[in-house]
Amino acid sequence: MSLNVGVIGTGMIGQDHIRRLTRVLSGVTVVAVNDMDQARAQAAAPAGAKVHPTPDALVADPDVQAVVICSWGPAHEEQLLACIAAGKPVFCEKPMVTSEAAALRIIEAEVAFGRRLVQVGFMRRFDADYRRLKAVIDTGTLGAPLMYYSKHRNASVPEGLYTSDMPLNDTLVHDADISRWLLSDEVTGVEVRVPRRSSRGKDLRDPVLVLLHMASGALVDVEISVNIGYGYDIRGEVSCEAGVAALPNRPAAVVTDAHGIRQAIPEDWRERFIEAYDQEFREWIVAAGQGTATGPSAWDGYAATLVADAALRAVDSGRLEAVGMIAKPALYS
Ligand SMILES: NC(=O)c1ccc[n+]([C@@H]2O[C@H](COP(=O)([O-])OP(=O)(O)OC[C@H]3O[C@@H](n4cnc5c(N)ncnc54)[C@H](O)[C@@H]3O)[C@@H](O)[C@H]2O)c1
Ligand SMILES: O[C@H]1[C@H](O)[C@@H](O)[C@H](O)[C@@H](O)[C@H]1O
Repeated sequence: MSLNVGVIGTGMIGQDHIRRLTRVLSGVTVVAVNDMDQARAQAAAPAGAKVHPTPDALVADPDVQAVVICSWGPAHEEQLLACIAAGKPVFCEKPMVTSEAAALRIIEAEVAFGRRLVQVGFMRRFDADYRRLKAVIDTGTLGAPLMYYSKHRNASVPEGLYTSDMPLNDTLVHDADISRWLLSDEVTGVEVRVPRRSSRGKDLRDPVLVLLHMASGALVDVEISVNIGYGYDIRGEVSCEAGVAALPNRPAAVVTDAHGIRQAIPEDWRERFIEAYDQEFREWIVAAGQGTATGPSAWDGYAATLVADAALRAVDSGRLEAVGMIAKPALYS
C-alpha cells in the first residue's frame, strides 16, 4: 500500500521533497501539487499528479491521504488548519507558524481533533550525528549539560525573499528546537546581541548572537550567520559537568593538491541534511500511513515560535525577554 500525498508549495524545498518522495523513498506517491505560482506547480508535478488551483482544493481531494506543506511560513497556519479540519496527517516545513497566537490555534485544533496529525520539519532531530550526540548526553556519563554552543552558518540566503527578521524567526527556530531536544529542557528566556555587521549581509542584521536561558539553568549560545559565503557550516558542542560532546566534522574526501590538503564543506542545507530529510520522511510516511504523526509536534512548533518572538523583542529591547508557555496538553506528553 502506497501513501498518496499532496504537496503545497513547489519552491526550493518543495521540489527537493518531491524528488525524495518520488525517487528515493518507497511506500509513497505524490498524487497532487499546488503552488500560487501555477507554472511552477506544473513544472514540479510528477507524471500523473494533479495540479490543484488552491491549497484548499488539494486538501479536499479525496485521493490525497496526507499533505506536505512547503509554502512560506506565514501561509502555514491556514493550510495546517485545513488539514486538521479534514483529519489528514500533515508534514509542515518550519517555521510551523509565525506568531504565538497562530501556534495556539494549531494546538487547539489538533487537541480538539484528539490525535496528533501535525509533524514539523525540524530535520536535525533525524540526523545521525545529532542522534548520536543526544544518545551520549542521555546516558548521563558526562554529567548534566551546562552549556551548548550552536553555530548556524548559511553561505547565503535568497535576496529579497529572506527578510531582516528571518535570522531570528526563520533560521533560529532550528537551534531553539535542537537545544530543547538535545538537553531535554525548555527555553525560559532569550537575549540577543548584534555584533559588527557583516558587509556581506546587505540590509540584514547579520550575524547575530543569541543566548537561550534554559529551565535547568543551562545556557545555549547560538551564532546565526546567513551570508558567510564559504559554505553551510553547522556545529554543535555540549559542555557537561564531566566532559564535552560535539558533532563530528562531516566526512568528506580529503583532497591534496597544489593549494593544500582540504575537505569540502556542504554548499547548503540540501546537501548537509540530505540523509536527515530522507529519514524524517521515512518516519513520517509510516506514521501518516497510520493516520498520525511522529517526531517534532505542534507543541515543538509552538515552543520554537515563542523563542523567535522573544528574540525579536530582545533585539529591540536589548534585555532578557521571558518565554512563557501554556500548560502542556496531554496529547503532547
Ligand atoms: N527544514 C529546512 O531545512 C528548510 C529548508 C528550506 C526551507 N524550509 C522552509 O520551507 C518553506 C519553503 O521554503 P523554500 O526555501 O522552498 O521557499 P521558496 O520561496 O523557494 O518556495 C516556497 C513556494 O511556496 C509557494 N507559496 C507561498 N505561499 C503560498 C500559498 N499561500 N499557497 C500556495 N503556494 C504558496 C511560493 O509560490 C513558492 O513557490 C519555508 O517555510 C522555509 O522556512 C525549510
Ligand atoms: O529555510 C532555511 C532552512 O531552514 C535552513 O535549514 C536554515 O539553515 C536556513 O537559515 C533557513 O533560511
